[in-house]
Amino acid sequence: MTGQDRACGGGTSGQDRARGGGTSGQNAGAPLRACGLVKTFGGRPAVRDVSFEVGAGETLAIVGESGSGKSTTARMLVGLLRPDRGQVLLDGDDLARLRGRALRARRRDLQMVFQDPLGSLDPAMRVGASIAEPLLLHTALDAAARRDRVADLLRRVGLRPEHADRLPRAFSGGQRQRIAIARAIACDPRVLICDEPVSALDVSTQAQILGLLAGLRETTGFGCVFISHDLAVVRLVADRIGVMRGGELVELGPAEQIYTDPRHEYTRELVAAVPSLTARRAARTPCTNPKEVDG
Ligand SMILES: Nc1ncnc2c1ncn2[C@@H]1O[C@H](COP(=O)(O)OP(=O)(O)OP(=O)(O)O)[C@@H](O)[C@H]1O
Repeated sequence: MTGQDRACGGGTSGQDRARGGGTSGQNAGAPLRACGLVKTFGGRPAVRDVSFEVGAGETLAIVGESGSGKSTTARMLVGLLRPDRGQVLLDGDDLARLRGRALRARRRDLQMVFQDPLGSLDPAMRVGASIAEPLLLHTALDAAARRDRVADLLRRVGLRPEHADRLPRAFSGGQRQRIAIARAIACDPRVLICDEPVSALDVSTQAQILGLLAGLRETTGFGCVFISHDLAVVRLVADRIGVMRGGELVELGPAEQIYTDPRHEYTRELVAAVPSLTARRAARTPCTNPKEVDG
């Protein structure tokens, strides 16, 4: 599937329509737009002409099997990888064209949560200092104000202010992910990119972290790109779902439609592979609230 969606300057190919109306104007003023992103590694395409937008307070989930290009897309969104072609627009600003202070200011608005919080937290740094780092970089808060803000962030992610003095190794995997989330939201980003944020956690901890992200999104209004290989996980958080295969976004639509009426053959295969979803479809019980937890 090729082309741009209309968020990227005029709807040049009808990709929206081909995907079943996935970006049908519901996100007017969307803070984040990915426009025709392309990335090739050693001559092998990893991401082929991927376009989507994410509205304020909206969660767009991107699902697909291993190697389908999800993480490469995420890394282009936050500037860890430069696209071969295409643009990432944040409130209309093309991030590739910004430099220096202007770029740093926009980067503050686009934060990432990774699968492995140990990889994103410095093991030798107390968690309070880790959470305060972006505040030091991007705000003029003095030391006392930063301490207050860190205490508030720890509370907001379900931890206690006194946890600021501990090292990451003193925490469980779920708690470490809470710390990584606190750091990511420290400067009130416009958009949070979450790359498999619960894949390394057990099922009950997964549900807690998903609930935390949903609650934070509601109170702060950030848009969220939630990347996962697991349609059952995505069900708990997604407003819309994009399905990637072989570097292409083969389908993009409202979560309810993806689960109850998938249009692309590959999406149908993915949905069929999740037993609880298949049972719901067989029972002809439409999923009226895709964020509702099954069972
Ligand atoms: N730095 C890199 N150098 C070379 N090839 C890469 C690099 N990063 C990704 N790839 C390749 O690009 C393709 C897409 O990888 P990507 O990690 O984006 O997929 P994914 O859907 O996130 O899969 P997974 O869930 O396994 O991470 C794969 O074929 C992968 O091997």
